[in-house]
Amino acid sequence: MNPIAVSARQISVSVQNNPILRGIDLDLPAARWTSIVGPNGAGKSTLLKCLAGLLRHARVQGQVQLLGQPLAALPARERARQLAWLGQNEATADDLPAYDIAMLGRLPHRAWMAPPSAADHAAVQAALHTTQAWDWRERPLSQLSGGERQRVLLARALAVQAPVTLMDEPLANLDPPHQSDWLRTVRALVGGGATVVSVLHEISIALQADDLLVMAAGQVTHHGACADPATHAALERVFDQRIRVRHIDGMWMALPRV
Ligand SMILES: Nc1ncnc2c1ncn2[C@@H]1O[C@H](COP(=O)(O)OP(=O)(O)OP(=O)(O)O)[C@@H](O)[C@H]1O
Repeated sequence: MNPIAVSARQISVSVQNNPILRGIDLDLPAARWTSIVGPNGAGKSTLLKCLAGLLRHARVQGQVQLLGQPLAALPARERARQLAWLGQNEATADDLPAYDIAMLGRLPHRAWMAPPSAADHAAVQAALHTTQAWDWRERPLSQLSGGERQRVLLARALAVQAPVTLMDEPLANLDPPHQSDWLRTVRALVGGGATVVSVLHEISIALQADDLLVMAAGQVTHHGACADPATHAALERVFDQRIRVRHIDGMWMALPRV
């Protein structure tokens, strides 16, 4: 059994007295990829932000642990080294060239005001090559297409080289070949011992994870292996039986029920 990379105990979140998450308990094992799925408004992004300690303007109860330590007690730099984050539609410095955006992922590794080290440059170069964003490294983010931009932001997260990576809708704007590349990248991260947690709307891609966390109405309704029939039943249930899970070409896929 792998050690637990991220755990949550009795997490409840409310915004302006509206409950959004209700008493969530979870243990996400290290060196595994967990996908979070569920209908719109289920609370997936809120949960992911809570696991990253990024919830502001919200009342948060309960405790999150990252690699065995209370998240709230970790110094910000330490947290940023251990946990890489790829958010959804986040504002970022659009005027910066792609290379500098990816270099932001190295900030937690650098001394105050110190120039990037050879290791920082190597990490950024590797990340930009992995996401195939190297060719436009000198172009400002504002001049890139949606998918190109997403690949630079993914490179920024990869450049952190953190043991835990949380990604909210990482496939946004990515075409099918780059979705496949993303899958390969995640598999490589997990194969190297890292832990990945992703919120995904592409259910067939989510089913390629090791484990699935199914959410509805601010609660976890199921947490199990992607290959487990009980997980497939939970998935079909949470989407009102509007999808069915089938084994096709050696992979679990979600098909629309029409
Ligand atoms: N800042 C906020 N103020 C008020 N309500 C919020 C806020 N953030 C989220 N909510 C509400 O909390 C609920 C959960 O939102 P969240 O973004 O976590 O859902 P989600 O499962 O990620 O949804 P989607 O699949 O549509 O991205 C939604 O009903 C949303 O309207």
